[in-house]
Parts: sequence; structure tokens; C-alpha cells
Amino acid sequence: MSFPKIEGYVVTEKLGTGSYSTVYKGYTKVGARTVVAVKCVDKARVKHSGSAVDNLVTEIRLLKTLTHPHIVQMREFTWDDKCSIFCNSWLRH
Ligand SMILES: Nc1ncnc2c1ncn2[C@@H]1O[C@H](COP(=O)(O)OP(=O)(O)OP(=O)(O)O)[C@@H](O)[C@H]1O
Repeated sequence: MSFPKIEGYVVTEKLGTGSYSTVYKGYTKVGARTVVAVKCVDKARVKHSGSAVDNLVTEIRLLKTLTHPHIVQMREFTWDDKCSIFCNSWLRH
């Protein structure tokens, strides 16, 4: 199985899938090798549903501002031709 190449991160395993996304475990290349969950949203799947685009924008907007011990913190948001990528601290077990 091939994992996505994401600048600044090493992706090590698949954690799960959602309606429009695949979530991987990885760690930061530089510094303390912080373990993260990397959520890759498949743009092609999102494009076909108007409400899914709205939900994605809302999710990103909320994750940018939320700080709570029971909600994963978004470290980074990026995108390429195929997908939008959120990098979260890996808090869920
Ligand atoms: N921070 C995380 N730590 C560990 N596992 C995670 C994390 N985020 C997501 N996962 C895993 O990846 C799966 C898919 O994540 P996603 O956030 O897309 O799920 P969802 O919100 O349940 O899906 P949907 O997009 O359909 O609502 C989860 O069910 C979980 O198994």
C-alpha cells in the first residue's frame, strides 16, 4: 500500500476512513518527531456534493479556532491537486 507524500511529515500507517477522507498516522520530520493524525480529504469525492464542500469549510474553520482537551487540535492545513490535508495532533485512541 502506498501512502500520500506530505511535505514535512513521514506517513507510517492508515488509521481509518470517513465519507470523503482517509486518515493516516505519521510524525514530523523535523524536531521532536511529533506523532500526528493526517486527514486527507479526497477533493474529487467532495466536489460532487455541495453540502460536503460546506461541511469541509466549516470543519476547517472550527478546527482552526477550537482548543479543548477532548478535541484534536489542527496543526496545519494544506492542499494539493488531489486532496486537502489536515495534520492533527494524534489524541484519539
Ligand atoms: N486524530 C485521530 N486519531 C486517531 N484516529 C483518527 C483521528 N482522526 C480520525 N481518525 C480515524 O479515521 C477515521 C476517519 O476520520 P474522519 O475524521 O474522516 O471520520 P468521521 O468524521 O467519522 O467521518 P465523516 O467524514 O464520514 O464524518 C475515524 O473514524 C478514526 O478511526
